[in-house]
Amino acid sequence: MIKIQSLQYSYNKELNLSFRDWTVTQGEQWLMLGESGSGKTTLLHLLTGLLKPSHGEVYINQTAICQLSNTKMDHFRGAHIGLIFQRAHLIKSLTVLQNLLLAQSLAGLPVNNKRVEDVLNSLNIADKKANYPSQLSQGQLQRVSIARAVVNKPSLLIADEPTSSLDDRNARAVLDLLITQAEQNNATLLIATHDKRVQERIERAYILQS
Ligand SMILES: Nc1ncnc2c1ncn2[C@@H]1O[C@H](COP(=O)(O)OP(=O)(O)OP(=O)(O)O)[C@@H](O)[C@H]1O
Repeated sequence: MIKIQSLQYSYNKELNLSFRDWTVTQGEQWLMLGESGSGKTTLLHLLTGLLKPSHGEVYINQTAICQLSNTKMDHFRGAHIGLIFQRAHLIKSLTVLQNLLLAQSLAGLPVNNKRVEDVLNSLNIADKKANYPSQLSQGQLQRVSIARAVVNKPSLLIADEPTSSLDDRNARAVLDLLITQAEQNNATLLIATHDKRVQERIERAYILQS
């Protein structure tokens, strides 16, 4: 489902980051761990096609993503990968419902109102669908960003520090949702984090060396 092979990225002549080969099977849950500066963000950007490697290849669902044009990569990402960040990146001028419908059309998928309603219900946030992001709490925003990430039933969910700005109760709730949503959608889950609370819940870890 994910395979990285001989992967390297150079920001400049002095700095060449190499990533150990890694294979992830569909449905597995992994942490990505490493000290500050070890290359976690760089690797996440390589896995999501936001950066092209200087050497090596990334395969997602057997597709060599580094070979895709930018437009094809945008569609591929929208259809196969759900992204969740520390803070929700929603479009402020659109309601919760409109943000989710947009995620479907940006991925080139037909608009499916029922799927959007189902996801909002499963995340217990359906009563906020007509609200704008500015009208939601931090925990609610994080749930909407999970909803947006899973709405297209991606086979891969990637979360970058999803809990670090949350208190214990909200961190546990967000983690529960990520794990349940990944299981319900049979998605692979990959979480990059420093957060010890997450490390207690997920066994497999890809550790970057600095
Ligand atoms: N745009 C850039 N130009 C030059 N060097 C960069 C750039 N972005 C990152 N780097 C360097 O690449 C290395 C890896 O950075 P990266 O952001 O991937 O690490 P990280 O593990 O995500 O760190 P953190 O946990 O602090 O976010 C670091 O040495 C960093 O200084």
